[in-house]
Amino acid sequence: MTTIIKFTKMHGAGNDYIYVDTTRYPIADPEKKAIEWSKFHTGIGSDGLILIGVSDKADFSMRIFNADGSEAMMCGNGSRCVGKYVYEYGLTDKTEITLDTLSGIKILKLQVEGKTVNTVTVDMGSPQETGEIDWRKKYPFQSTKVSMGNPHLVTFVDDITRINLPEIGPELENHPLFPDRTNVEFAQIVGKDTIRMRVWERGSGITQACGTGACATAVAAFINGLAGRKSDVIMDGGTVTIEWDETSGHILMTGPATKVFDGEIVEEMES
Ligand SMILES: N[C@H](CCC[C@H](N)C(=O)O)C(=O)O
Repeated sequence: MTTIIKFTKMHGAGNDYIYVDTTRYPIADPEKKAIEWSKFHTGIGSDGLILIGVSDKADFSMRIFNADGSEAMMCGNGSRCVGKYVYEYGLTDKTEITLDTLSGIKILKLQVEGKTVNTVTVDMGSPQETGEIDWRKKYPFQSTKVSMGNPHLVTFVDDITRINLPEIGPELENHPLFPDRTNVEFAQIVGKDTIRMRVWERGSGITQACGTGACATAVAAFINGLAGRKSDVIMDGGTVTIEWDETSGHILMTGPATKVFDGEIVEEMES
């Protein structure tokens, strides 16, 4: 017996996920499916799997699974795409949406042109747990830990092109200092309130962009006196604007959300 699961491939600044509306297509084993469907040669190919669902505390819920099947507390780029999805697929006509995530309720403001959502602003809440790490002789730099609900390690360097991310990314992701592992960002100040950032994501490796990582990078830049409260973070796949609101203490992230294609998976059901 087979069952069909419809999905939509979307990306936020090139950070691409498979999106499934679980109110219509429930997914029993998301960890396993995230691994299987994220594979580029034998699956759909993506940075992971995002499940859109209902919530008794918000308009919708979002669960995010990395390509290695690990579930994360939050996904910035994914939350913008969820906002786009629920509006464009007619699940809501609201342009201000609340989203229930493992790191709390996020508020999404959709910028709509006609019937299309091109950019979204997400209130990401307040950053937590910041702190400096001096690697001493181990590495020639120091880093800043920032949590956006999920863990980030941000390191500023003079020349980001000299960073061997495939080598140092997994080393830092899995460092014993981080019992839950960490996302790893390297950043370079390239202009006033303009930051170039590359990311090795926990559970997915190098991605084109990381929304929570861009927030963490902007927070670390402000804490270290390298940028103001509002900065543009330029990543491999695109740019997001981050503002650390002085009154609320919340981080506002504004960036693109793009649909790539709709597809369907035919699953053999265990009889
Ligand atoms: N790899 C992250 C989850 C995805 C976050 C990222 N894609 C974003 O846009 O925030 C983690 O394990 O915490």
